[in-house]
Amino acid sequence: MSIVSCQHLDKKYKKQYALKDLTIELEENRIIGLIGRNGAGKTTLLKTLAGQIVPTGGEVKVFGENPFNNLKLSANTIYVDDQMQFSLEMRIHEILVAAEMFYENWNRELADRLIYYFGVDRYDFHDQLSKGMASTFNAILGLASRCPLTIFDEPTTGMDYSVRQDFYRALLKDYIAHPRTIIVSSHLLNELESILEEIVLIKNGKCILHESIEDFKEYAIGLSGDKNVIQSIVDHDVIIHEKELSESQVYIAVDNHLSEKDITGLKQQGVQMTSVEAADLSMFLTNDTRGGIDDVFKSS
Ligand SMILES: Nc1ncnc2c1ncn2[C@@H]1O[C@H](COP(=O)(O)OP(=O)(O)OP(=O)(O)O)[C@@H](O)[C@H]1O
Repeated sequence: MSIVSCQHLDKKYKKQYALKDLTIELEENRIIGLIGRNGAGKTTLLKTLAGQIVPTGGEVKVFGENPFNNLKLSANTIYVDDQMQFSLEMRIHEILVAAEMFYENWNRELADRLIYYFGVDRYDFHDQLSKGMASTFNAILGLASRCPLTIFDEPTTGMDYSVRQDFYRALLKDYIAHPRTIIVSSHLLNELESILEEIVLIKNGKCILHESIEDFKEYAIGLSGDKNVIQSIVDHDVIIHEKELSESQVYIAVDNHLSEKDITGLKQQGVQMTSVEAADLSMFLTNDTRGGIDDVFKSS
């Protein structure tokens, strides 16, 4: 069943589109990675799904309803980011009590165990927590709420490496025991990749790709070898990324639709073929240029 449906969604701020004609359907009980560069529109999309932003055009449905100012949905949706704000008078243990009253599927035991494991002081005020500890606490709220739609927008900001690893592991373990739809946004895929079932790439406010993580890993192929050989065989349109290795040698990533004839031709002429790491591929596809930073240093 589709629990998120966006049709031709636009969000415009003055002259700038944060979302532009974005269409996407998300099925229930998946872990989905939303990947895009700075300013791609991730937060705008996620806040729209959480009912915090009204789109300028198009249609958004969450559990079949318009999410904006929708009380029923807000008890079943949690949006976690590093800007979460709580009353300045509330200590951590009081926030946990309030969360338990609000979220239907709240699990107190999970919250308590995670609070203990990560060493969050229950008597601290939220705004006194360090940046990493605040992110950890917010992530705990997201996990313990067990909302049917759980949204983590860059949840690991400020967390150190080991906390990030623990958080992703906790997320996966709890998801396996209690499946729900979890969307996690990030600039980078590498740390997230192992827990994802689907990936959505967003660029300039548009969804440019939505695939299962397995298909995504097969999406492209890397070719390294003689520039002239590769250029004579590979159609320019299928090139996703291009990097000069030396004056005559080049590495390119192409989408995986080369014909058998082309593959044979490339191999015969000494071109090396390698798989493309999912994290690299997501970066290539969301970059504005095919060469990345190297393009800046190319002589014109
Ligand atoms: N309240 C706002 N007023 C004006 N422009 C905005 C507003 N919110 C977002 N934008 C613009 O919309 C675009 C998308 O922003 P958004 O925060 O959704 O991107 P993002 O992918 O989450 O970026 P980041 O990874 O840097 O957090 C950006 O160009 C941003 O400047």
